[in-house]
Amino acid sequence: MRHYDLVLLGAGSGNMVLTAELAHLRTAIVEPDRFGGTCLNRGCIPSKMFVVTADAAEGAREAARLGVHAGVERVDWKAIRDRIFHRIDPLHDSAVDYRRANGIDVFTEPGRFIAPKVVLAGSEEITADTFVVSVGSRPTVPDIPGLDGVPYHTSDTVMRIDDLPASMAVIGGGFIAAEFGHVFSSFGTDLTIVQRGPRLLMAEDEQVSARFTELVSRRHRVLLDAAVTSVERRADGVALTVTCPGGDQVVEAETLLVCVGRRPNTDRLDAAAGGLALDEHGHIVTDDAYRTSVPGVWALGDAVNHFQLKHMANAESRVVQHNLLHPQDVKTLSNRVAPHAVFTSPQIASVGLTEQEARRRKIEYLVSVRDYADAAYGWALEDTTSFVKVLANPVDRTILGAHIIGPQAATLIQPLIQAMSLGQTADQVARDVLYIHPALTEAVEQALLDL
Ligand SMILES: Cc1cc2nc3c(=O)[nH]c(=O)nc-3n(C[C@H](O)[C@H](O)[C@H](O)COP(=O)(O)OP(=O)(O)OC[C@H]3O[C@@H](n4cnc5c(N)ncnc54)[C@H](O)[C@@H]3O)c2cc1C
Ligand SMILES: NC(=O)c1ccc[n+]([C@@H]2O[C@H](COP(=O)([O-])OP(=O)(O)OC[C@H]3O[C@@H](n4cnc5c(N)ncnc54)[C@H](O)[C@@H]3O)[C@@H](O)[C@H]2O)c1
Repeated sequence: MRHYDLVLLGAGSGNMVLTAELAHLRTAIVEPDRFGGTCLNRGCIPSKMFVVTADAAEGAREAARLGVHAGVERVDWKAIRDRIFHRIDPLHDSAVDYRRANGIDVFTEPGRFIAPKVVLAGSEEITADTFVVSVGSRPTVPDIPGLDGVPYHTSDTVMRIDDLPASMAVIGGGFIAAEFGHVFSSFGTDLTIVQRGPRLLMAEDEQVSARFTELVSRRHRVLLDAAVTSVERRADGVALTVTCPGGDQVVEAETLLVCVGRRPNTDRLDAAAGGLALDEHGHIVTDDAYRTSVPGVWALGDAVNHFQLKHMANAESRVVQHNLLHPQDVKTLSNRVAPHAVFTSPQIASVGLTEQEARRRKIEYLVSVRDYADAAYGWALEDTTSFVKVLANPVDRTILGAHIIGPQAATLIQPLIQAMSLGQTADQVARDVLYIHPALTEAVEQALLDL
């Protein structure tokens, strides 16, 4: 049995804990798959490389609106796929080589706790004074009759398929349905989205979610309040039987994408055998400093939290790194403002309280909504559907939440995230800084001035 000072379980965000300050420790990394984890290999990075490509196709198709008569002659799926993964795939080998060259043992089989602070890495038992558990999450597969008998994709596989499908059915109506729906439909795939709830992107502010659902429904088939009751194989793909408010429908498609959420990988790690307390969703329970129920075992990322976002996992890895170095001065995540963006069309970005959440929690609020069309750049875009929405505290006028749907939403929201993080009031952000004219940020300025 080998003993280490530090063992990292999972080399996604956990790998970032290991900076030069910890180089003196005898360390092992257990990673059965690819260094970089979900984000680099099958998540944020490749999906956004596809999204940017899809934006180009969509831009060409829509240019006629502005009087530029372009079009999409051909989408070379294989060339796009290979361009993306030829950049990503070599990074794994170089990351492993780098770690090994620096004296770190890399185990390439899955780790599994067999007792508190004892892990079976493949067939070898290892122990450590300190563990950092960051084993991430994986796609949930719903229990639908027939699904296990048909070929289907999840986000893990759909970006590497050989040919662009003529048609695709998507089960789910969240982040991945929105982003991959944009990618495949922009490339010319005929899309049907089957969503259990009454709108797409149900977790967004209801006004944003309603606008997005309306816009997507104009472009392709969207079945809402829909339950897939069975799936069967057809000669040229799959057929889904879907129960909708209007009655049963059959959806036929060449390819099926399943994206109904993700679950933490703590079952495969046998976190319970390691003595780690889990919540009802299988997430590892930690305190605010990311200490688990076992002294010396820390945990972060998708295995821990409900955000399932890379910037949150990154922030947590920085906190854990600090805490390993400074056990007498542990930090917590100082800033609990957790923004996100959905890189779809139109883009969506959000931070803080939604209007429905404010009502549910009986929180008093001021709200303002400004259309992009009210700002000069919105005119230039000939935009008719995008808006900025801001919620503020009526007493101290701090910003409670912000929600944007439209071009560049993920970038436009950043000053509002900053204001919330720094406790600035809507008036300070609106009046104490200059907004570049005629940038789209003027829509943000106008929404703030309206409060
Ligand atoms: C399609 C898609 C797009 C996304 N886009 C975005 C985005 O645009 N922005 C954003 O913020 N977030 C995005 N996310 C979410 C983001 O990828 C995750 O929040 C992030 O990767 C979580 O990091 P992590 O280190 O916790 O887990 P992971 O990155 O999943 O890393 C966990 C690692 O642990 C390893 N592991 C698993 N089991 C074991 C075991 N038993 N022993 C040892 N190692 C193990 C895994 O192989 C993996 O490498 C996206 C996710 C998906 C699926
Ligand atoms: N831009 C980003 O930050 C980004 C992009 C992609 C993924 N992610 C992360 O990955 C996670 C997983 O994404 P996701 O889209 O799989 O999950 P999600 O939680 O975003 O959405 C799942 C959707 O599926 C629906 N659903 C659940 N069961 C269903 C069923 N049986 N039939 C039909 N619909 C059903 C739900 O109503 C929900 O709308 C996200 O929560 C997010 O944290 C982030």
